[in-house]
Amino acid sequence: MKSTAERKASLRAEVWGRRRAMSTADRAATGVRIAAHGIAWASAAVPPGGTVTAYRSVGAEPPTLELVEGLHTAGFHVLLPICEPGRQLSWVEWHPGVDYERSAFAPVLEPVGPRLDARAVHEGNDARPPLAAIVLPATALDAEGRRLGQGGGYYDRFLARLDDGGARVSTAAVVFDDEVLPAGGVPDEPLDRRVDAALTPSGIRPLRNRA
Ligand SMILES: Nc1nc2c(c(=O)[nH]1)N(C=O)[C@@H](CNc1ccc(C(=O)N[C@@H](CCC(=O)O)C(=O)O)cc1)CN2
Ligand SMILES: Nc1ncnc2c1ncn2[C@@H]1O[C@H](COP(=O)(O)OP(=O)(O)OP(=O)(O)O)[C@@H](O)[C@H]1O
Repeated sequence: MKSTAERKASLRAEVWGRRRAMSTADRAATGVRIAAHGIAWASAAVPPGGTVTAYRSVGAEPPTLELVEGLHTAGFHVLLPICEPGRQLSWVEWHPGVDYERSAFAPVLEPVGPRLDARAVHEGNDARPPLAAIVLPATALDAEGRRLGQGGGYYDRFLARLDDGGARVSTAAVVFDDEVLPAGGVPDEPLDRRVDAALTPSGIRPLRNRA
């Protein structure tokens, strides 16, 4: 019997193999569609001018740069993640022309600017409303909202801190269509947080995450 960690590792390897086999042109073509569906989803989940987190895709991930730009153009405050020690995330507000630096902890690019912790993001301030929605990365999802990430547990920790603060924010994880698996297809553990929806090139798919 394989352990949960082993099952997660083999599912990650399988999905990443498929992602790397996709042509650059085919992958890039999905960016506009992911952006259109993600903006429609955020417009329903977030009040006008509200705050949403997203992330900047790298490599073979489903492309999210058009989504980040589009959310900003639609008038939302868009926050991108920074990996901090202890596998915590902090957040920097994105704006056009922002500088990026290679993360100290992961092979991703992070925007340069003042950093906000989970509490600041949850509470908001005069200039920036409290966080209302989260667009997050995933490697695979299942029909009940189980999410397989990159294995750092960064988002599980962040979502747990928001819950502890009493926040209720909508979550949509970005994957390619064939990465949404039948219920039980993603192995999970007690600390794993479920997500509300899959954001794929073909649309938003609500997931049953209150099982
Ligand atoms: N674009 C993006 N930004 C993100 C995340 C993410 O998944 N994607 N994260 C989500 O938590 C955090 C960073 N965590 C990460 C942890 C490990 C790896 C990593 O080792 N990636 C491998 C590829 C995956 C593989 O082959 O298994 C690599 O590029 O070598 C990437 C991100 C925050 N920012
Ligand atoms: N709230 C938490 N507090 C402490 N440890 C946690 C928490 N959530 C997850 N972890 C730990 O983090 C590690 C990685 O978790 P997991 O494999 O589920 O990451 P992931 O969701 O795939 O990654 P990511 O969120 O970075 O994309 C595991 O050892 C897990 O027990």
